[in-house]
Amino acid sequence: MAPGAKSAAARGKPSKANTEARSLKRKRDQDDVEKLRKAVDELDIKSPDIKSFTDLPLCSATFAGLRASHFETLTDVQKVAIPLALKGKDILGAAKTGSGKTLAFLVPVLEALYRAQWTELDGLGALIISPTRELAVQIFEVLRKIGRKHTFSAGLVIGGKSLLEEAERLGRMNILVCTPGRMLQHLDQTAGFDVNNLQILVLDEADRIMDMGFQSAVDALVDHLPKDRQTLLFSATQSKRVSDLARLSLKDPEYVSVHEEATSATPINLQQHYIVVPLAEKLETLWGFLRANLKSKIIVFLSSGKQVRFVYESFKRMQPGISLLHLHGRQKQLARLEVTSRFGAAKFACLFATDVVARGVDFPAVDWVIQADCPEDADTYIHRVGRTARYESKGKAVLFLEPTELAFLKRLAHKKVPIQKVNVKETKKKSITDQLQSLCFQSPDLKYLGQKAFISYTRSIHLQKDKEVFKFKKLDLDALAASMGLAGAPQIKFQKGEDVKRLKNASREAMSSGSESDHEGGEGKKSKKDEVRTKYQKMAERQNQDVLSSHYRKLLGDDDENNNGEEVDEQDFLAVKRVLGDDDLDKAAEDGTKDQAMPKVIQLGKSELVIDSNRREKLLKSKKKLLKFMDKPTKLVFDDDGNAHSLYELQDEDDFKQEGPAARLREEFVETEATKVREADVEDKQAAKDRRREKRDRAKARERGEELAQLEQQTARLGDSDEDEMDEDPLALLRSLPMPDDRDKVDSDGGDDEPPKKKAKKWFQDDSDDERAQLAAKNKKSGKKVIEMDHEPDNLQDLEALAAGLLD
Ligand SMILES: Nc1ncnc2c1ncn2[C@@H]1O[C@H](COP(=O)(O)OP(=O)(O)OP(=O)(O)O)[C@@H](O)[C@H]1O
Repeated sequence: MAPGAKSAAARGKPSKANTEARSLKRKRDQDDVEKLRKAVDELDIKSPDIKSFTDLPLCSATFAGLRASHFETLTDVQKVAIPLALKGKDILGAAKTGSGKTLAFLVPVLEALYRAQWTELDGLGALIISPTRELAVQIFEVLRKIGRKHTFSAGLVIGGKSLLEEAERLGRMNILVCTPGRMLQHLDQTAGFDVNNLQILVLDEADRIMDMGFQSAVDALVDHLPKDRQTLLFSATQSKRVSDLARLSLKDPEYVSVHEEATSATPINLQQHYIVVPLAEKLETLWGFLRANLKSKIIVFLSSGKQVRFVYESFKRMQPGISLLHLHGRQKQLARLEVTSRFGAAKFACLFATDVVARGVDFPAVDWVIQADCPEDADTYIHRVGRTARYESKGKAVLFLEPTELAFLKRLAHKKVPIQKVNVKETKKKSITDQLQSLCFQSPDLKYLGQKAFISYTRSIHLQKDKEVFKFKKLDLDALAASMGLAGAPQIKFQKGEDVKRLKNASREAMSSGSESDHEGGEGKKSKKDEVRTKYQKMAERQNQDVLSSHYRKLLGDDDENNNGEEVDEQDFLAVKRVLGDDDLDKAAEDGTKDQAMPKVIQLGKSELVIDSNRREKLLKSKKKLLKFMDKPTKLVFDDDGNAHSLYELQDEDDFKQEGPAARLREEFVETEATKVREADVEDKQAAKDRRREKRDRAKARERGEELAQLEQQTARLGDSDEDEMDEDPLALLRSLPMPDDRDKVDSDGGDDEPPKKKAKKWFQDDSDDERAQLAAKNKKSGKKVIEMDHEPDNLQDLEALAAGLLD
């Protein structure tokens, strides 16, 4: 299925035979559709014989798509929901995570349009709404797979591109998968976008979409849609609020709740555990867990984007031995997609994420879901753990609970979530506080990120609605700050009456009222005037402060007004003058409007590299990557006249032959080279011998106490060469030299003008140590003061001599 696939008919003038063939096909299609309609009417929705897709009255194109995607047997929810939906019923469907709800609505969508003989000219026939972009992309992919034999056009409307670009294609689409905010933007602003023909509306993760964050967007969206349509709502945790159903104008909806009678609300293949971890030990416990599970695929849920960034950045620097990824709602769309697909394809990896991937996202083969921060409610818990143990696979989940959060277990029990306590092995515990402290000390970027993470975490706890679970006042904030490597707990101020959901959803609300783009899992943006900001936040916002490097600003990208990822949507929407971004550069390169955005050209050796995109811009930061674009280096040698020659200059064949037979030349060459090696060997041995002798002499000289005299001579020589110093005090330098007793003092004082010389690292215990100790003892006895010369090997020659000595 491809956008605009139907337009092929417009090509050329059809011949008579073609016209006949076509009308014959149309007739056959019509007959098929009639038969299909009849079969659907006659379908017994309660029949126990409905077990696989072939037991359902579906058109051949849908069958072919399902078969090609290896879908044969129906899951429980599909068995019940598809027959009802085929009959045109409105559905309110709830089934466990990973139970196949996506096909339960996509198959009816394709069938409804097929039976209505939908064409491009009929416009939009089905609208599928998802709360997040990741989920929308995934639904679209499944639709493309199973709809490949259909001729409908389908599109994805999730923002991240210019509104205009999307708008151009909208009019041609039969099926759209979208996020609510972006769709509403189009309905409000895209001229000629007609939805009056809509046959079927689907809300995946309906309870989330009906949640307050999207409330006004969905209400406004539904206002645009025709009342006479079929509506399907699906989620793993379904609300049956009458008010919600009324808002969507559902007509006598069928409740499909296949797992209602089940003893657990979560998949049976899922093992669920919790551990009780004091806040201050959370990071080290998480670290210990990762270190113990390097050969696993893990998702770690944290409560905010800032937490995600801090944990990701700090763990990355500590190199746990497993590849780390991070995902949150404030990342640029492209980065989000890349992370999603990289984690999807990875065998072993750890993804730190906010709830942006808590719902619906189908990463294959996830072994563990770790909830390092307690979720806001039991439904969120169920969706998060549902990222593992999908369909028929197994999975494990661990919830970290602070001792004050144990009441959350009651919430889980109420929702029929079976969970058991486990303890962390003492041997696996390892403090990382020192490492984090030193990382934060070395890198102000990380420290500020930590402060922001601290503030956003504590704030989220303070704002949680469920006060029985989240007890802000009982948290040991100083210990938390210390465990994050921070010198002290940053100051936090709260506004009365703030609530976490409202904050999280602020962006969506703002968007639906016309000022923001749709996010999930990030923290909502509030107007600067209303927001109480801490001194750290104010510091971070200051534009001209030096302490924040560009890297840090990137780390804190969510606050950047010019971060033209998600904000591009906002700028489109508000019609604010756009900041030139990556997209503009790419576009300018494409359509030749170079005066608007001139790409940079970098000279690399003989070749030129055009910097026309963000990706290429990044290249400039990596010497290694740039090497790829440079000419291959060639090694040159210079002859006595200073002329350069390539290392292996090929001789003309005739010249070569004139010099004699190749075998003789080879022998001569080998003989001369062997002689050179032998001579060099003798020289090397002699040099090593000399050095050993010198060393022995020095040791003897030292023994005789001649060192001081030697040094005086040296000093006198030094004085000769520097008359100015001579004038002042001929023995100044000598006096200033550290005596053995002073040495420690000088070192510990840190020296005067010059930085103290590092004591040479001691790699081994050798005989000279004993000799030196004996000498020191002797000297102490005789009361002599001796300046000790340090002769630890510090250059190649010394090392060679030493090695030769050891071999002897
Ligand atoms: N009939 C089927 N046969 C085989 N595999 C299936 C079938 N239906 C769905 N699946 C697979 O099961 C997995 C979960 O399906 P899906 O994503 O639709 O679950 P879901 O119920 O929507 O989960 P969630 O509540 O988390 O959104 C997917 O990988 C999908 O390919």
